[in-house]
Amino acid sequence: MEPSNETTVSIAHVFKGTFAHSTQDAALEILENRVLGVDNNGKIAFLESGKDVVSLSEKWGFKASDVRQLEPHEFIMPGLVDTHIHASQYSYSGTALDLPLLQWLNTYTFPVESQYKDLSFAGNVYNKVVKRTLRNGTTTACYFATIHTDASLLLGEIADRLGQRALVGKVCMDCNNSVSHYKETTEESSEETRRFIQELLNKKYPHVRPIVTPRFVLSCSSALLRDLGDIAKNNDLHIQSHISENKEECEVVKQLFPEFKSYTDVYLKHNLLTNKTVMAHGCYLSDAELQVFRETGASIAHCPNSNISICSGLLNVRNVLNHKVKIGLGTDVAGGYSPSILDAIRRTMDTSKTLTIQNPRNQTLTFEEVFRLATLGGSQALSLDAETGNFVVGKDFDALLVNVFAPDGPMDICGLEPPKVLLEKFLNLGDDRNIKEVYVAGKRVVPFADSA
Ligand SMILES: O=c1[nH]c(=O)c2nc[nH]c2[nH]1
Ligand SMILES: [Zn+2]
Repeated sequence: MEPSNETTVSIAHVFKGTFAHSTQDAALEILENRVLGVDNNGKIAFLESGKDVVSLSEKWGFKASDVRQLEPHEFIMPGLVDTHIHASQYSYSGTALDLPLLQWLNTYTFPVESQYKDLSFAGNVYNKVVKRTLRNGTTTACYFATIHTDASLLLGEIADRLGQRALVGKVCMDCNNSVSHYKETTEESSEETRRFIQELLNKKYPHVRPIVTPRFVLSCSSALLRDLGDIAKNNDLHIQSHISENKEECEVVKQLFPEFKSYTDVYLKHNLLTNKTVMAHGCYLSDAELQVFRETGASIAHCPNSNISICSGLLNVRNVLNHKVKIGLGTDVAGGYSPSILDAIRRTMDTSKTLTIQNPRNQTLTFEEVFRLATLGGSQALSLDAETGNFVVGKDFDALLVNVFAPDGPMDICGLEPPKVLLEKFLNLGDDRNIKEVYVAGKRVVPFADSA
């Protein structure tokens, strides 16, 4: 399309039809007969009434034939945000779910992760996990890699090449009593973290950034936690880790760090809780600890599949929301067996309903609230909501074009359904067959390019 005379920005895509997204005020806003324009920088240029398409085309310089008209059973929604996924554990996803956390790490996780020293092994799995998550609508992923710097850089390169927005963490751990070859010295871990950050930033990938990643308190010495807190602070970086996932883990943390008020206090005192921190799980956080999350702006990645699959616990999301703590959804592959955030949506509903069964005073989450957690909530949890998460003019266009009745898909047409019903059906019954196209920053990334 030609740039208009009135503006230096040109329009790359125009969609007309139904849009569903969340705002701070509304868990679900359905916008029917709207027209949305995406500019050549991948940003949302306008979102207006469909009646205004002629005046918009004059203003922005696109032709009527450039407008993509959606079908009645299609809609566009924001891309899904996975706030916590171990790219390196994808190879054994769907298996190894018979042990609780600490034994699971020692038996399955550490031996597999230690293999990522081999770059060809790493490249093969990392290509697959980025493609699989993109196909399932994950436009933003917050990844744990392994302790290996070069393999972690490779994950960043692959996410960039395939067009996924990503935070990538080289895992840090200087304590490991069970698989002793899978750890670093304190100095190595800090030095390699500095190298990882520098080299990833030097690549100048537009949508892939480093995230400082102490594995969890039990894998890191106090000296390493302090170094990592300093590195994050000095470079204004994101931070991710795990917290209060399993009762045995919480007990061991208490024994090892008796001088700290709580698990949260250990991270707080090592400068690891900031408004760019995301902590996975948090099943056993007290109200006082949630208050610390609120005060620091740190967020929680709710990983319900993993919480149930390795019998860790049930996070009360309603209580987290009542404390006004930022929260998004995570697959936590491979403690969670599914790479799809649609699955995380369903497990979030199941967990919420289980808590209501246990205590009817627990107010069940609505599907609209969980839709928000999976989109805008995730972007807020990762402090990326200035760029992505919903359809606000000026944000990047990260979106899914959903066809609820895709041929050979999992749902059947039984009548003309309103858009809210179509969305609910997709969230509960849909899969990648319904995700016809995926966009990240205005670029179509699914279906994959032939070269992918
Ligand atoms: O679910 C989890 N997966 C992990 O890899 C991990 N490491 C520490 N704590 C963890 N929890
Ligand atoms: Zn995890």
